[in-house]
Amino acid sequence: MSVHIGAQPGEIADKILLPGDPLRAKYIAENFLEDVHCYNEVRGMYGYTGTYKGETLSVQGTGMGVPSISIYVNELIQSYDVKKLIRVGTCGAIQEDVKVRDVILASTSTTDSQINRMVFGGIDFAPAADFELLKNAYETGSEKGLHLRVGSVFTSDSFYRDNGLELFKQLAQYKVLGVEMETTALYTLAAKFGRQALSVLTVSDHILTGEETSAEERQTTFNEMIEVALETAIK
Ligand SMILES: O=P(O)(O)O[C@H]1O[C@H](CO)[C@@H](O)[C@H]1O
Ligand SMILES: O=c1cc[nH]c(=O)[nH]1
Repeated sequence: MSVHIGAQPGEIADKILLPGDPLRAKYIAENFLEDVHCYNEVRGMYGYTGTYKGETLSVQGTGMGVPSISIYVNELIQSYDVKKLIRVGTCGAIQEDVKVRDVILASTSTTDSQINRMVFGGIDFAPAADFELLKNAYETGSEKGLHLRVGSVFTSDSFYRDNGLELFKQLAQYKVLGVEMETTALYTLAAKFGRQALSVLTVSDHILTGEETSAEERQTTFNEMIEVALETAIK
């Protein structure tokens, strides 16, 4: 057991999907994995291990934001030796040609989190996706006929932000595709510990147009993203 994960050693696979929403973890386990068991209920942050196409694989909720995902990724790596970590998250679109329900592969992330500046003494570390995972996810999605977007995302410390539109428009001008809250932490910790990481994100809402999906859809659908992540994990 680690501080926040109640699994025994060996109960978590070396490849894992990481949704922010623990109920999305439950949905993935119940609808995509076989021979599943729940290894974690601590804080309601469900974690499951099962098989996908015969390969053992886990799925673990991470909660929202850099501090929360950092706790889970640190413990998954340091206490359970997880090697391949794929976030399956949602994001808000800030480009006009990025549509609700599009799937984004985050090649890198920009952030307003201070977490790396504290570590690197004020230097801006540039977190990056693992290239092999990114390439495999792109190929898998393309084979499925998906129009995947690849590019940078903004990992924000705030979901609610005063005068956010101005910032989002500026980030859009600099080619940032969407806004979410965890990728910087995932990529930075993967780099620190020599692990592979990728964020696969479904656009749940459009910040410029106001179009959005329901909470239920965010919890229990987005199957294209889940399939791309599962196939990438076992490739
Ligand atoms: O749907 P998840 O994976 O939680 O991701 C996004 O949704 C949450 C905000 O609603 C943040 O965690 C953000 O990154
Ligand atoms: O962090 C997030 C996630 C989805 N949509 C947003 O606008 N922000």
